[in-house]
Amino acid sequence: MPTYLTEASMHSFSLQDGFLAVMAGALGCHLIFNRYEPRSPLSHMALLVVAPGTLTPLLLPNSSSTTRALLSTYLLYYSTLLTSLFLYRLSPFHPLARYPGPLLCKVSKFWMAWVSSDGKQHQYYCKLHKKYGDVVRIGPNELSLRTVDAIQPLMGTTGLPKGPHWDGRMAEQTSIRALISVRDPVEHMRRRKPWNRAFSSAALKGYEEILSKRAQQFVTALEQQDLPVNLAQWINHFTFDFMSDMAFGGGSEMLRDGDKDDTWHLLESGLPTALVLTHVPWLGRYYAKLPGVGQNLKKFRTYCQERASLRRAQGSQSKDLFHYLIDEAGVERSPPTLAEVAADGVLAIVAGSDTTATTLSSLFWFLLNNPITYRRLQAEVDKYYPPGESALDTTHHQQMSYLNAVINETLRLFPPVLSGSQRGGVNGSTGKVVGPYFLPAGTSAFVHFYSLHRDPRNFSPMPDNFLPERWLSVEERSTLMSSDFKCLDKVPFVHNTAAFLPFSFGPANCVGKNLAYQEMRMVVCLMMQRLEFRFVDGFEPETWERDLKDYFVTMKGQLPVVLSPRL
Ligand code: HEM
Repeated sequence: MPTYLTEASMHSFSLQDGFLAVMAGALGCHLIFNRYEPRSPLSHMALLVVAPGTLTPLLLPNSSSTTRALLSTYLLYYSTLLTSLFLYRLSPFHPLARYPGPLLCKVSKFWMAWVSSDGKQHQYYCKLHKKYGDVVRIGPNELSLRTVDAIQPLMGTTGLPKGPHWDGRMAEQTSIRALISVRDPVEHMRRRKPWNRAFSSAALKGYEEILSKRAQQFVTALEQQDLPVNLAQWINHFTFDFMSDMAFGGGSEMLRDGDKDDTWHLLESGLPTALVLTHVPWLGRYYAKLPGVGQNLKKFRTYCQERASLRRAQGSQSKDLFHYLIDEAGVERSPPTLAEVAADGVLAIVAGSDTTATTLSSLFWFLLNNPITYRRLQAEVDKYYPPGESALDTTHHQQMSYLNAVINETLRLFPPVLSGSQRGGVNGSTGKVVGPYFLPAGTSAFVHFYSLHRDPRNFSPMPDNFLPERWLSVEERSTLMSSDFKCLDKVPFVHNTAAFLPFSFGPANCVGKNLAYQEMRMVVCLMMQRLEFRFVDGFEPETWERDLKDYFVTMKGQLPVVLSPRL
């Protein structure tokens, strides 16, 4: 019993006084959480376990037993705390009170954690924007935005740093984080420098040989398949092998041996939980401490660390991504450590393979659903790469307007990061004006890619439909449209490329954007030059979209196709 509560003073406490004191303690706890947002387990323990414990003696004189007093105190403390929390979040005094949104979103992030667990949060946010408008309060302290005006101020050079959702997603990465999750803007800039050099035009040119070899191996392997294949899985293996070559000079042979270690499954199995934790980052700290948690990812990281050490010891055979990330040329004033390079190598493999694979698979799904588009793209590929011409030659890529239109239209409808990347003020930051909105201190926000891309004010007509022609010049479009889409050639087109954000925006956007385009263009040309594709009989195309799941990156289902050689 605390010494300040003497026996005499305790006897003078009525039941009502005791209740009021416990409730005051709970309100004080709410104030502390609101003002300082304590995150450490120690402070949580102090405020949520020790504090009510020390208040228990106040109810003891009027309780039949110590257990009863304990129970009553904790019950009263937590119910007061939660009531106060919910009432405040719904009250006009909350800094985000003016922004509309569903009641459950305003009350707790646990609601979004629940909603997002089925992988359809992108559609939920889109529905909310249709109902509430361009700004929606999707958490007690979080907004989703669907307006081009918000992009620059939120994500540009003077925007906000990466948001707290990374603290939940990467909770078990306590020491060295991968670049994508570095929230301190100064540290992020330091870590980003070698990446920027790794994706300069000169560096990209140097990657063509590595890419060509894998693309060739991939398409040759497809040519040898007599039975129907799951094209999405083959594409996964191709992008994974390629990114492993880039990050660590090899080490993965999924195209040759299949995914014998079940790596894709291991990496994907953690995605749903990681997404739930992005919504309640403080929970991530506790989750990460559970025995066995994150074992798959840890194994993969350890393996990458070993590869990184080996690679450093051996030196580079060619100027691949690792060469730049480890700063072999010695140009960085504060070069990255081996641990940082290993963490970023894992990021390169995961961020670089999964996103590109999703886009390529969706692209073929769209082609097989749209015979006119398939025919047009085939004609363009045949024009630039007739039989005998090497489809690995990248010099025609820029002129291939239809190919680029098909890739962009796929990225518009199914951006691999469907819901965007959160930005949020670090503790103690002041508020910020973001387009037409003011974000008070402590607010997180993201521009919702999926909603922005399908907004008719940005892309119309038919914003939800696959229409690569919208990316062509007026002249090219009118020639094509008049032959196939009679009703559309007179319709005014809205095409706002400022609202096209599959690679995000600003100094923390996707650094691998140009490599992704290079890879997708090359492999699509090669695949279409050498093979013909059709869905397996009986495949229901709707299942592809149904099985696309937004777990920050996209999880996808099967794409069963029959292949036949063209040459
Ligand atoms: C279609 C393909 C791809 C898409 C749509 C895509 C999209 C994205 C998005 C949306 C982000 C988050 C940026 C932010 O937080 O604002 C990101 C980050 C990143 N991506 Fe990609 N990505 C693709 C391919 C690649 C490739 C091939 C690489 C090669 C290594 C790569 C490397 C990265 C890295 C390192 C980051 C972290 C950047 C940073 O935080 O500074 N991505 N990507």
